[in-house]
Amino acid sequence: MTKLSVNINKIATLRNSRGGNTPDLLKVAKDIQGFGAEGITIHPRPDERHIRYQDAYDLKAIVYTEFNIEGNPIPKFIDLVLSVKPTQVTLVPDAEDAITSNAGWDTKKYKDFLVDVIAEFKRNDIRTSIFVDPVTKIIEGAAKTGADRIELYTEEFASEYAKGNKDVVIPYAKCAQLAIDLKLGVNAGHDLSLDNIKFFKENVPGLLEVSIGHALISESIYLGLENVINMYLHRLK
Ligand SMILES: CC(=O)[C@@H](O)[C@H](O)COP(=O)(O)O
Ligand SMILES: NCC(=O)COP(=O)(O)O
Repeated sequence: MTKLSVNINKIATLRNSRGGNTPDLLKVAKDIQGFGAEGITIHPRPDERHIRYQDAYDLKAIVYTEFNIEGNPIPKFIDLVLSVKPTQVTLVPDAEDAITSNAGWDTKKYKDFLVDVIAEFKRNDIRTSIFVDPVTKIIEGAAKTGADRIELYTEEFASEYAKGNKDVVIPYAKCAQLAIDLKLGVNAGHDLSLDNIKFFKENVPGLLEVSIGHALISESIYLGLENVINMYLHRLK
C-alpha cells in the first residue's frame, strides 16, 4: 500500500496571488483528507512565496493524517520543524532562488551535516527522509546518515516516461530495492501524475509514500472545469 500525500504548495500560490484567503488552505487540506488522501505535504520556501511559515503552525492543528514538511534545513527551517513537530521532515537541498526542487543530496559530501541535522529531528521523534537522485552510491550514503527514509527525486522519470522511455524506471527500481536492503523506507516525488503514477508504482518495489502537488492540482482544475462552467451557465440563465 502506497500512501498518497498531497502537496498543497500550489493552493497557497493561488491564495497569495490575491492577498486574501481564497482558496482557503486549511479548508482544502481538510477536504483533501476527507476525500481519502493519507497525508498533507508542504514545502515552505525561505521567501514564503507559497506556503508561509505560519501556515505550517495552522495546518498542524487540522492535519490528522501524515504531515510532511519538506525543505532545505537552514536554521529557520530547522526551528520551524522542531516547533511544529510534523510526522515527517523531508530534507531537500534546494537553493533559495530555485523555481522548484532540482536535485537530490550528495550524501557523501554532506554526510556530517546530514548526520547532525537528522539526529536532532530524531531526538524530537520526527521521522526523517532525504531527497535523493536514483544513484547507487547516493543511496549507500543515505543509509549512513541515520535517515529513516529516502525520497526518490522523480523529475527525470516523469520527463523521460512522457517521451515513451520506460527504461528510465530501472535505476529507480534498483535504488528502491537497495534502500530496502539497507533498511531505508522508500518515498518518491516530483512531477508524478495521473499519467505516470501507475507505471511507477508497479515497477518500483516497496513504495511507502508519494507526495504529489503540481500535477494533481492541475488535473483537479482540468477535471473540475466542465462542472464549474456548467454551474455558472446555470446561474446566468
Ligand atoms: C521536493 C519536491 O520535489 C517538491 O516539494 C517540490 O519541490 C515542490 O515545491 P514547489 O511547489 O515549490 O515547486
Ligand atoms: N516531494 C514532492 C512533492 O511534494 C510534490 O512535487 P510536485 O508534484 O509538485 O512536483
